[in-house]
Amino acid sequence: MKIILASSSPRRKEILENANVKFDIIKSEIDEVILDNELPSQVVMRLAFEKCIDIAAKHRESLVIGADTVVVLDDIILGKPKDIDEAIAMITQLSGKTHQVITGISLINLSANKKIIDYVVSNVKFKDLSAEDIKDYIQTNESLDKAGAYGIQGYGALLVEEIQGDYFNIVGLPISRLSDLLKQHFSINIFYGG
Ligand SMILES: Cc1cn([C@H]2C[C@H](O)[C@@H](COP(=O)(O)OP(=O)(O)OP(=O)(O)O)O2)c(=O)[nH]c1=O
Repeated sequence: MKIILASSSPRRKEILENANVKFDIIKSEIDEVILDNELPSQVVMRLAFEKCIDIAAKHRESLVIGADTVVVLDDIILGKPKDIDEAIAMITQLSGKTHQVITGISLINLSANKKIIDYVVSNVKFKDLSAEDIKDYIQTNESLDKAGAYGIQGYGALLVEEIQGDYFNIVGLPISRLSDLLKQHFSINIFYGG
């Protein structure tokens, strides 16, 4: 079965490639709107599903994979910062504390009428960061396209004291859970190249 990753994220592409899965990329152009009173886990599942169904509706025979990642501090979602000032504010808020990184994943094959949604949570504790540490990090320019204004796969790793859970979930695709879902619902075994 043809597999499509409905994502513009280079990180998601790389994680799936490293698992030796053969797939195409078709980006979904949905608006990522966050509704009032929605739990973070509901937000990521809904957005992953919306990205996925957007592409699946046009590729009914394919298995489409969608994902969405947010950073959550004290039950508040930190999305992607809109500018440098917001990025500084986010890293300052995260300093010295533990936050959650939640990724929703959706797998859809419409021809078989299968629609799966799930989410994975990882905990990340940041070091106590000085104003200089934060300035140094912001200067790397890796904040702006990332939820929570950092990327653990880059210089963001230097801000982290400890993680609990799947590292790849923090980067944007929980490959271990995805592998379980592919096996359980689609009889695809990543160990045998899908
Ligand atoms: C916390 C964290 C987030 N991120 C990234 C992963 C996601 O790409 C991004 C969250 O935004 P998303 O909206 O989940 O994804 P995206 O807009 O990059 O791609 P698409 O919607 O097309 O699938 O933040 C990291 O790269 N590293 C990290 O450590």
